Amino acid sequence: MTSMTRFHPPGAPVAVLTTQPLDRALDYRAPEGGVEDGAFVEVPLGPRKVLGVVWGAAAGDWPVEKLRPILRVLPVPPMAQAFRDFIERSAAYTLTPLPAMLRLGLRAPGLGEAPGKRRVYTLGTGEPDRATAARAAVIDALQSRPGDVFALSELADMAGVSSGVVKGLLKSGAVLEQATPRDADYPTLDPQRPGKTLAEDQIAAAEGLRTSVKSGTYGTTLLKGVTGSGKTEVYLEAVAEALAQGRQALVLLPEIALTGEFLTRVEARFGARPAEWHSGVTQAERRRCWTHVATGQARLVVGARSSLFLPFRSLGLIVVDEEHDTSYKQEDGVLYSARDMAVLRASCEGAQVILATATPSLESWANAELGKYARLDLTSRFGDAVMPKLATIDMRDEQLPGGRWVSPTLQRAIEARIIEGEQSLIFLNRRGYAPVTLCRACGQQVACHQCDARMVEHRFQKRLMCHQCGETAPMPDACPSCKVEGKMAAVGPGVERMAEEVTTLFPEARVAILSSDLFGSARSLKAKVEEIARGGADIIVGTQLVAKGHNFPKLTLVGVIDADLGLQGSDLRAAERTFQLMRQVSGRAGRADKPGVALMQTYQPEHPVIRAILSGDEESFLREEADQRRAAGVPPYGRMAGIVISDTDGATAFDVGNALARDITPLAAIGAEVYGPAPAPIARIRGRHRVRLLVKAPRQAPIQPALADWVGRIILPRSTRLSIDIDPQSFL
Ligand SMILES: Nc1ncnc2c1ncn2[C@@H]1O[C@H](COP(=O)(O)OP(=O)(O)OP(=O)(O)O)[C@@H](O)[C@H]1O
Ligand SMILES: [Zn+2]
Repeated sequence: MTSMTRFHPPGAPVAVLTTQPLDRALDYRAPEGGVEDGAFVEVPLGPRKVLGVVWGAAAGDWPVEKLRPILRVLPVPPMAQAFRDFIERSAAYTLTPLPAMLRLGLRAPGLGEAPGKRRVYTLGTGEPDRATAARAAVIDALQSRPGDVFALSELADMAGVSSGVVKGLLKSGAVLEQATPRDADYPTLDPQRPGKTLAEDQIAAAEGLRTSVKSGTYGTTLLKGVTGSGKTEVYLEAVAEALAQGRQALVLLPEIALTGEFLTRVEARFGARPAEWHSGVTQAERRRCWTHVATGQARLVVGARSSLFLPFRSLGLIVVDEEHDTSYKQEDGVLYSARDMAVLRASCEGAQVILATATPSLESWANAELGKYARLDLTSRFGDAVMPKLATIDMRDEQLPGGRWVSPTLQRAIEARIIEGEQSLIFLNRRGYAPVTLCRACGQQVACHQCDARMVEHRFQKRLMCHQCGETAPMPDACPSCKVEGKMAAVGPGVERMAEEVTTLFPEARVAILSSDLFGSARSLKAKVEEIARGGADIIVGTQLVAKGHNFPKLTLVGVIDADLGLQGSDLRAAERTFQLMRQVSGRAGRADKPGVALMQTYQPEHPVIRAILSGDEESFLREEADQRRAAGVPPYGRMAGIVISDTDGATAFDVGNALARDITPLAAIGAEVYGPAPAPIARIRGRHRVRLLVKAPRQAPIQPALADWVGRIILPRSTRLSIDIDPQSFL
C-alpha cells in the first residue's frame, strides 16, 4: 500500500504508474515546481507521451540522472489516497495488473488535452450542399440526440461513417464545430428540501440509514424490501444525509433504462438532477462528470458499475440498487463484481454501502446473517398497493396447437385486462424470434462459424445473430448445409415471436416489445420505457430487461411464458436466479391502486423452486438454499475461481490446462481443489477454443496469492490467453 501523501521537490525520483501494460510503476524525475503523490501526469514512454499517476517515491534502483522528467502535471486534483488504495486492493482481489485497474479510473476523454484544443460537433441549421446516405446518417444521429455535443470520432462512430464525412458537413453549416465550452458546474442539490411523507416502516429504515451515514465510517446495510415498498424513497434519505454532511454519494443502477425515472425522482427530492455516468452519455458529458467528481463539485452521481472508478474527493455513500442483479458482474476485460467492489471502495473511503433489493443475493443475505452487514426490512408495499397474487398455469392441462405458447388461461386473463384498460406484461427471457433455426430437409441447425453456438433469428432486423460474438448474417433462403431452398424453419419461441403471437391473438391491442437488442441507443430505450409507463401500450412483451425495477402503474397482469426455463441448467445459482427473476418480474404487477396477478406457465408446478416462488417465503427459500450450498462447500460458503484458457488451437489450450492441473502445489497448500481441464460449455468463441478449470477453496482460504503463484509457474504460448475469474457468476 502507498504511504502517506507526500510532496516530491523538483528533480526528486518518483514512481509513476501508467495505463500501459507494464508490470510495474516506472521511475521519473519530478518536474519544475515539484509534484504530489496522486498527481495525474504526462510522461515520456519510448517515443510516446502517456498518462499516469504519481504512485509514491521511486523504487530507487535507477540512478536519478538517468531518469526522464515528468513532462506535465495535468490541471486536475490529484488522485486521493483512498482511491489509490482502492485501485491497489481491487487489483489484488481480482488478480488484475495495476495498470489495467488504473485504466478504469482514467476513463475521462481528453484528460491530457489542453482545454482550448478540443472541438465538439453539433447540429447546425444549414442544408448539406450535397445529400448522401452517409451525410444523412450524421444528421440523423445529431437529430436523435437534441442538445448534445459530440467529439469528432464519437459522432462518426454513432453515424457509422468516417470523420471526413462529418468534416464535409461543416462548410454548409449543417454541422457546427465549436471549441469545447468549459465544463459547466452541476446545479446544487438541496438535501433540506422536504421529501415525500414516509410511512412508518419507511421512517424506521430511513432513520437507521441516516444514523449509519452520520457515523462517517465504513459499514454495509442490506435494505431488503418487497417490490414497491419504497426502497428508493428510503435510500434517498441516506443520500440526503451524505449531502448534508458535505460528502458525495453514488447510486449504482443495473440498467441504463432505469436512470430516466431515477433522475426525475432525484429532481423531485433535491430540486436538481445529479451527474450521470454510463455508456448512454456523451464524451463531453463524461468529462464534465469526471472532472467535477474529482473537485467534489458533483455531489451525487447516478451510474453504471464503471462509476465505481470515478475520482471521488469525499465519498460518503454508495447505493447498489437491485444488488442481486447479474449485470453488476463485469464479464469481459477486468472481471469484477460491482457489488463487491462497492463494498471494497467504501471500506477504503470510510463510507457506507446500501445494498437495496427485494430478492437478495445469497451472498449478501449470508453476510447479513453473519452480522457482517446490517439489515433493514420493508415488508409491505407502500400505501394501498398490495403484493400481487401468484399462481401457476399447469401446461399439461392446457390445449395448445403447435407453434403457440400463450395458454388459453393466460389469453383469457389478458383479454380481461384489455377490457378494463389495464396493461399486461408477457415475459420470456429469450431475445430474438426463435432460439433455433433448422433446415426441414436435412435437419441441420444454423450455427455460428466462429463459435460453438446457434445463430438466433432476429426477424425485425431480418438477420441471424450469434449471441456469443455478435456476428450477424442475412437470413438464408437455402440451407447452408444441403442447399435446399425454402425449408428453413424457426423452432421455439423468442420475444419477437411472442409479440407476433400476441398481435395475432389481440389484433386491436397496442403491443410493445422490450428487448435490449431492439434499441439502437440507451436513450431510445429510455424513451420507450417512459412511453409505456404513461400507458402507451396494452401489452408489453419483454425479456429480463423488464424485470428490473420498472414502475408501470397501469400494469396489473404478468404472464410468464416459461417459468421452467432457468431451472434446466446445472448452474450453481439456477434456483436462486429463477427465484429472483420470477419474484422480480411478478413484482411489476399491481404497483398502484389496482391489485396485480402473476401467472406462471410451467410443466412442473410441483418443482420445489416453483413452490417456493408461489409461497413467497423468501427466508425459508434462502435458508434451504444456504444449507445446500454449505453442504457442498460452494459460494458463499466456499471460494471459487474460474480459469478460462483460450487458443486458436484447441490442443494447445488443453496442453496448458493439463500442465496447470498437473502441479497444484500452491493451491493444495491452502486446501483448494482443482477440477478440469474440460472443454468450456461454449467450447469455441470467436474462433478461439476454450478450456476451463474450476478452483474450489475453503471460505477463509487466501485464494488470490495461491492462484497467482500457481498460474505464474506456467509459461503461456504466445497465442494463448488465460483469464481468472474470482467468484465467477457464469460458467460458460
Ligand atoms: N412515502 C411515499 N410517499 C409517496 N409515494 C411513495 C412513498 N414510498 C413509495 N412511494 C411510491 O411507491 C412506488 C414504489 O416505490 P419504489 O419504486 O421506491 O419501490 P421499490 O421498493 O424500489 O420497488 P422495486 O423493488 O420494485 O424497484 C413509487 O411509485 C413511489 O413513488
Ligand atoms: Zn459467434
